[in-house]
Amino acid sequence: MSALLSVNGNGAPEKRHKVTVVGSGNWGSTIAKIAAENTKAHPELFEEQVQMWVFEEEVTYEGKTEKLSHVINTHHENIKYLPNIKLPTNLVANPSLEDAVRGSSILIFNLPHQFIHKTCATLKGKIVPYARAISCIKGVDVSDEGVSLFSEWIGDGLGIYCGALSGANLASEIAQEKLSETTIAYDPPPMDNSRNPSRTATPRSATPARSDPRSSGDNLSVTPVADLQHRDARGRISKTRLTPVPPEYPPLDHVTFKALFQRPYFLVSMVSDVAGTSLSGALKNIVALAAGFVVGKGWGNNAKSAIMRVGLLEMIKFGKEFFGETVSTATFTKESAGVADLITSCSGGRNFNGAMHAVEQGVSVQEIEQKELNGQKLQGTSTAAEVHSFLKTRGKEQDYPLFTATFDILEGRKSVDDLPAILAKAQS
Ligand SMILES: NC(=O)c1ccc[n+]([C@@H]2O[C@H](COP(=O)([O-])OP(=O)(O)OC[C@H]3O[C@@H](n4cnc5c(N)ncnc54)[C@H](O)[C@@H]3O)[C@@H](O)[C@H]2O)c1
Ligand SMILES: O=P(O)(O)OC[C@H](O)CO
Repeated sequence: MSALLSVNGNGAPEKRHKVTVVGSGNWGSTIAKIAAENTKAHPELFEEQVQMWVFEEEVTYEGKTEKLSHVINTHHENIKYLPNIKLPTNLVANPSLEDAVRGSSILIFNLPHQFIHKTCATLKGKIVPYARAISCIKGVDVSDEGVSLFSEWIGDGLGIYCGALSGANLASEIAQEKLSETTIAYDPPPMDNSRNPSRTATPRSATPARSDPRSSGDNLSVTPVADLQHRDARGRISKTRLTPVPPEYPPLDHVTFKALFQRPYFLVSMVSDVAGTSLSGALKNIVALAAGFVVGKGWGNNAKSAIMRVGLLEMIKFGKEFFGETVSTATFTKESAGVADLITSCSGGRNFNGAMHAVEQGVSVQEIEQKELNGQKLQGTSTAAEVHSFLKTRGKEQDYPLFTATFDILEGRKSVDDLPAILAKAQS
C-alpha cells in the first residue's frame, strides 16, 4: 500500500469514508441499496451507515399519511419509488440535504437532471472540501451557449472531482438483484493517495502539481495539489483547485470505487472516459423515445433496430463533434454505458415504453409520464429539447436528423410517419 497513507498500529488507514447518496428515486434508491450492502461488506474502507437524501413528500402507508423518509426508515422500503424491495437497515433516509452530506467524503449524485442545479446550489460550501463524487445522472446540462456534462457541472460547482456511473441499468431489475453490468468512469489528476493512478485517457487536463499555500505539514510534501481544468462546448475553460484526500483515509481510486459498487449481480467496469460515459447515458434517452415511437406504430423489431443503429451513430458523432478527443468511440461501442445501455433502454426503459404507449393511445408522452409513472421522471423529453436547442443555435439540426425529428415529433411538428424518410436518407 502507498507510503502516502496514514495508518494505525495495525497498518490500516485511520479513517473510513462516509457515503451519501443524493437522491432517492427509482435508481437513487437502488444505488443506495448497493452502496449500503458494500459499506457493510467492506468495513476497512467505509463507515457502515449510508445516508440517502430524500426530497420529502407525504405518502399513504396502510391508510395513514406519513412522511416518505419516515416510512423508509421504519419499514426499510421506498414505497413510492422502489416498492416491494427491502432496503438494508444501514441505509438511512434523511430529508435534510445539508445533514445528509455532513462529513461525507463520497457523494453519489442520483436524481433526475432537472433538479440538480437547485440541489448543488444548496450544497455549495456544505461539503467537506476533499470529497469526491460520482454522478449517476443521465442527462446533459444545456444552455443556448453550450452543453456540458453533469459530472463536470457538479465538480466545478462544488470544487471537487466528479466521475460518472452509467450502463445498461434498468433500476427495477437491479433492485431485484438480477444480473447487470455497469461502467464507472473515474479519472482525477494523479494527486490523491491513489494505489493505481494509471490514466489511459484524460477527459480533462490537469496542470502539474504545485505547492498549495493552504496546505501545511507533511501533507504538502507527499500529496501534491492539482488544478482540474476543462474546456466546455462554449470554449470556456474552467479550473477547479482540488483539495487532496487526507492520508488518514483509504485511497479514493478505482479499487475503492469498485468495492463500493460491485456486487455479484452488478458487475463494474472501471474506465477513464467520463465524457463518453456521461454523454452516452444522456443521448440514448432520445433514441429510446424514437424507438418507442416506431414500435408504438406496430412497425416491429427491424424498424426499432434501424432507429438504434442511426441513433448510435448520432450519439458518437455528437460526442466527437462537441467533446473532441476527450470522448472515446470505444465507450459507445464496447462498454455497458454505450451500446448495451441503448439496447436495454430500447427494450424496456421508461422512455421507450412512454413513447410507445403515447403512440398507441394517441396522446403526448408527457400525458403518459403523468398517468403511468407515479412521480418518476422521463429524462428523454427534456434531453431532446435541450440538445435540439443547442444544435439549433449552431445551425446543426440537419446534421442530426434523428435527434431533430424526435424532438419535432414530441412538439407535434412532425409525425412518426416522417421517420422512414429520415432513415432512408441515412442509408449510404
Ligand atoms: N430508473 C432507472 O431505471 C434509471 C437507471 C439508470 C439511470 N437512471 C438515471 O438516474 C437519474 C435519477 O433517476 P431516478 O430513476 O432515481 O428518479 P425518478 O425518475 O424515480 O425520479 C423521482 C425522484 O425525483 C425526486 N424529486 C421530485 N421533485 C424533486 C425536486 N423538486 N427536487 C429534488 N428531487 C425531486 C423524487 O423525490 C424522486 O426521488 C436520472 O438521471 C435517470 O436518467 C435511471
Ligand atoms: O427507464 P429509462 O428510460 O429512464 O432508462 C433507464 C436506464 O437508463 C436504462 O439503463
